[in-house]
Amino acid sequence: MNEIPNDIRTDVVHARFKDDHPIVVKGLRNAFGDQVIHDNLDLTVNRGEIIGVVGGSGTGKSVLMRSIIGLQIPEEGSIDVLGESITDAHDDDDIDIRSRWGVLFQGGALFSTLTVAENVEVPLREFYPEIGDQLRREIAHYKVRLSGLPTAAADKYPSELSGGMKKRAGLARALALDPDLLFLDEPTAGLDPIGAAAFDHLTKELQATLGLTVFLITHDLDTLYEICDRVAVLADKKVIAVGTIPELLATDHPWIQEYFNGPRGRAAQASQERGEAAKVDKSLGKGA
Ligand SMILES: Nc1ncnc2c1ncn2[C@@H]1O[C@H](COP(=O)(O)OP(=O)(O)OP(=O)(O)O)[C@@H](O)[C@H]1O
Repeated sequence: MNEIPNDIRTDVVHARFKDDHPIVVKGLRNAFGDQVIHDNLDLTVNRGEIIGVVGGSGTGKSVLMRSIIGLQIPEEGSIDVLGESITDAHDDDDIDIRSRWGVLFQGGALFSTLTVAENVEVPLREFYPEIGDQLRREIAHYKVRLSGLPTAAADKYPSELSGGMKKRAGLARALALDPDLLFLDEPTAGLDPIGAAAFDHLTKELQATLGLTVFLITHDLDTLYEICDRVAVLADKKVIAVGTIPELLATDHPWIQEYFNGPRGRAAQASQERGEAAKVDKSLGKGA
């Protein structure tokens, strides 16, 4: 399993956002022409949580994430991130908290002509041009290792990496600036089940170790069960429910019921229960 190496484990060294809600979205409306994606959408994210964002294809999960990070200007509503208004900003250069979040886009969005380490250096160059070449390289290599990649991967180009390694490289870049907030857009899509579970484990460990708040878009039920503290469900152009999975299961919305109680939902739940039982057995000294 890809543990964070002990020698680079770190305590949270810089002051974290003190408020309890690093993301607050109110009355959000997004539309493309006649197609309304969000209408009067509200969402409040708690500090330090991993919040899973689910919904059918095309319900606007990525558009919501893009709105929160200032890449999509909404028609209506307000978005506050880490206490600053995103919706009052005139363009994304105006958002001086951009250095306090990291984003892993679908597919990684790595620069193909740069090595992994050079990709990680991009945000460092942009936000901290005063950092010298040697230190910048060292920070990039540290982030590569923090993301569970072998040191040798730092000098490889994206085309030389497997899908799982590309995700980790994208994660390394997202962590480049020691963010408070991490946005992950379908991080386990396209990974085999073992790779997906390893990525989940890494996400959870980084969240706990670095004190991150994680906004995680996913279709992966195992991810929801394994690592998400709460889940926000997008449907009908809104967040129709947000809560723990047991709380969501207690609602009677048909989409939620079908999603979590369908065959895949039940399999993910059974798998999580087996995992919990194994942990209890282990702590009691039972089993192999
Ligand atoms: N720049 C754009 N211009 C026009 N339409 C867009 C644009 N970006 C997104 N859309 C539309 O908005 C809708 C929501 O897209 P979005 O990518 O947020 O969905 P999603 O919930 O993330 O879907 P999936 O789970 O399939 O990734 C889709 O119908 C998409 O075609």
